[in-house]
Amino acid sequence: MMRKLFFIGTGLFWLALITLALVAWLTPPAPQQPMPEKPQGIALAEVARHASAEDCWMAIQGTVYDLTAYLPEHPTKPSVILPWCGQEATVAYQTKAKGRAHSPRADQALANYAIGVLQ
Ligand code: HEM
Repeated sequence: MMRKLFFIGTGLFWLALITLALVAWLTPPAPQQPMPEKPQGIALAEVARHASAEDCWMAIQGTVYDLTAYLPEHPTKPSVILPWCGQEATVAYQTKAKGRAHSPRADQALANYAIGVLQ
């Protein structure tokens, strides 16, 4: 009697194990999560949408800056810097539009306003 029970128990155990293995094998794999979008940077067209004194972005040397808060600090009349809002302004920044580079102090100030890389 005990022997019979032992064989039935063992049989049931293996049956359960094989059923589990079959279910695992037959279950379709979970659908792949779509790859997260690679950060693409900010397009120049997006920069161009921020072209006013109230909302001023510039692209300088491959980085995009939101300079809105800085504009009142710039030590010239606004008409010198404002036309560059919404623009690729690398050369303007490097030359102050008249052939002279900004100082390291200006470079430091600029770094505070970076918001992303240019696409
Ligand atoms: C992209 C267009 C820009 C133009 C055309 C421009 C032009 C000028 C001009 C004409 C001067 C005064 C004259 C001189 O010092 O030689 C000046 C000074 C200055 N600008 Fe700009 N600027 C621009 C953007 C910026 C930005 C984005 C910053 C910093 C966030 C900045 C920071 C300064 C500082 C700190 C000075 C004082 C002098 C110096 O440290 O070089 N400028 N800029």
